[in-house]
Amino acid sequence: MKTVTINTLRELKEAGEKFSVLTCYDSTFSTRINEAGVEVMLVGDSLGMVLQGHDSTLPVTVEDIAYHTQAVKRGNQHALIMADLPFMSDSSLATLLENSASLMRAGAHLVKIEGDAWLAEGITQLSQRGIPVCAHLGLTPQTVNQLGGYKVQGRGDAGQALIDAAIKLEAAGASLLLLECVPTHIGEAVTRAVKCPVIGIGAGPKTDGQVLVLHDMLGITVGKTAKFVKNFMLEASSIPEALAAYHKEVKSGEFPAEEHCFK
Ligand SMILES: Nc1nc(=O)c2c([nH]1)NC[C@@H]1CN(c3ccc(C(=O)N[C@@H](CCC(=O)O)C(=O)O)cc3)CN21
Ligand SMILES: CC(C)C(=O)C(=O)O
Ligand SMILES: [Mg+2]
Repeated sequence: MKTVTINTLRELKEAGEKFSVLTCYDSTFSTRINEAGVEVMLVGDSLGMVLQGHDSTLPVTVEDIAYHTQAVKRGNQHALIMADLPFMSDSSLATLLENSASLMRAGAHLVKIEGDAWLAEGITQLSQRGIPVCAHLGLTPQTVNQLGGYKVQGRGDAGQALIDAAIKLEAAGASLLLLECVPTHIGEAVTRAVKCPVIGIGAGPKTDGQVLVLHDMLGITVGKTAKFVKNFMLEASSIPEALAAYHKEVKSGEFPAEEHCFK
């Protein structure tokens, strides 16, 4: 298989083809996720919840993400590795640049940052220095204390604001966008409004790519999972089979189905 780059994802979008993304935190899963054909691995700050047992992603540090990115890099063959910038790792522009550099040194090919239109300056600075950026919009778990819970975003007037922010961040230099927990029609509108690939989680079937947290799609997450989750182990007889089924269902458009989406 050819090495996946951001250009690969752009070409897939232009060709109207879907791509799959999974979170990954270690070397063994990195290799197995590669074998399943998944294009992108996200070293997500969700590791604070599924690996460390915290009740939010806020305690995660840049060092935590760098450690897991190094492990994922060792198991990687051809996938694109994206690393999350954790809570407050962008407390100043200089801090953002230094922390992003640490994640790139650890083996990431690009960084993901949560926010809104105000991210524009940081995204421009990073992309000018050769660090591609994915802007994470919609439900941004690092702001859960302000949002009052993990709730659907972008309903009503907030929908147009999301579309405007997406256009602004692409113009600022964002290479990818990630939309979390928004109504299907907003997922579709944002995906059409920008040239860069859009990854969705609970953003409907029209985004260019789909992402899930590994533990969620393997059905082992402790506690209640979100509506957008599908347990791929229910019809698989091994973990590699479940990973392959996820990739296949994203590519074919079978996942996400209506039951995984918000109106
Ligand atoms: N295991 C895991 N999976 C994730 O997808 C995930 C994490 N952890 N940790 C960080 C964030 C938190 N996320 C979440 C968590 C819960 C919902 C959730 O239950 N949402 C409600 C929406 C209710 C509404 O407003 O209608 C749902 O029913 O899906 C969504 C995203 C996504 N991320
Ligand atoms: C849920 C995904 C998009 C994420 O940011 C993470 O795993 O941290
Ligand atoms: Mg995250």
